[in-house]
Amino acid sequence: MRLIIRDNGEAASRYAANYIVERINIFRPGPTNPFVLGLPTGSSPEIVYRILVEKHRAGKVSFQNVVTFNMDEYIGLPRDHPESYRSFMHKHFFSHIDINPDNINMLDGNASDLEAHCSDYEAKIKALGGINLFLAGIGEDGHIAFNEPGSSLASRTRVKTLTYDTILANSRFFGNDVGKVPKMALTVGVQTILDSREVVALVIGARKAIALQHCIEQGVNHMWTLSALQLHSYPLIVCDEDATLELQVKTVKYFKSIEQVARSNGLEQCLPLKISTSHVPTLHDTPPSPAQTPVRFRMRIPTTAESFGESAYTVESGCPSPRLDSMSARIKKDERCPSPRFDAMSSRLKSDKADHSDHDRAPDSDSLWRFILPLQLQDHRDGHRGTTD
Ligand SMILES: N[C@@H]1[C@@H](O)[C@H](O)[C@@H](COP(=O)(O)O)O[C@@H]1O
Repeated sequence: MRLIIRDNGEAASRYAANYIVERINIFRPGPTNPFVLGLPTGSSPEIVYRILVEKHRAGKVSFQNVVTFNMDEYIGLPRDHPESYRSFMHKHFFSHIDINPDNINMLDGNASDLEAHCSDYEAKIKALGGINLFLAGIGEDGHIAFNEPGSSLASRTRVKTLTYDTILANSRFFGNDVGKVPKMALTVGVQTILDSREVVALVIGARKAIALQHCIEQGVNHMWTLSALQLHSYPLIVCDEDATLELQVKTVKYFKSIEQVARSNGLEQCLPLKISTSHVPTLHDTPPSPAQTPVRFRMRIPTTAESFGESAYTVESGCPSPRLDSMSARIKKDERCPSPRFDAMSSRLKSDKADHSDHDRAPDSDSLWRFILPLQLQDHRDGHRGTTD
């Protein structure tokens, strides 16, 4: 799992947008070899779309040979309803870029046969060789696309009933009227997303903090479907500081340090190998020579001295791991702390009873402790290494 943390939503969105642009450009898509991009809706990706449009206008990226598949759509909402995901995508993205309209794929919540429509959607993704990169959005309850809590982690594109939490959260787009929010939706499945070669999930804002915590610090769980990303080979979560509020400080520090260490060693991003949708590499292929490999993919292995500082550790046969002597070898014999000796309770009680013989009563717990503790301390002072009973 890679977690990229930025100060605010704008910076996190910029990272995600740059990442997508870079992936498309490195792929060098063509008419017979399109880049297949999965896309979300919601308020979180709005800034990503704005930045992608800016980059397109600046000539930094073209979507001519990009095929898109959207994650989800409400059932029963008219296509041209301002809150349909189709309207959202045209308003924020498609109408501002050079994408071929035939390359836009969106689920149709008004299809006459919803189930057949979902199977066709899956078949079309497969026919194109799969999705190269799925940009994903999540809900406050940790759903990815519309895979609500309890969704099968092996699910595929299908009809889904929305939870009350999601209906309530999305009512802000429907004049805060829960009654106007559709109760059902079509969504790609968790497995559809996991089948993509890369997943980039955008998690923005404090209201997503609990979901992020479940995804990063807890186990894979169908009640937090985002957590299924733990099973993916190249999951990347890009979030803002607010979304990290429920994470442990050490978790945040660790993920930040991964990025810093990589950058200080010239590894800005550790990207998976380029995979072409028209040709899946086989063992019989001639491996590319280092000169043919794009510079960004070349990994310089940091030297031991750079990583750890030569004086701190002994290095053997080029292994950067520190050599650790056994604990017993490092502690001198006379510094070793003897284990405390515990006498049998029966023998202590006997002598305690003797001490209290003139009182003719059982010792209370206070006097027992007063008796036992000095005995142990005395053992230490004498350097006596007794055994336990
Ligand atoms: N089905 C969509 C999700 O695909 C989206 O990720 C989520 C987040 O929306 P927002 O970014 O507005 O919080 O909203 C809906 O529930």
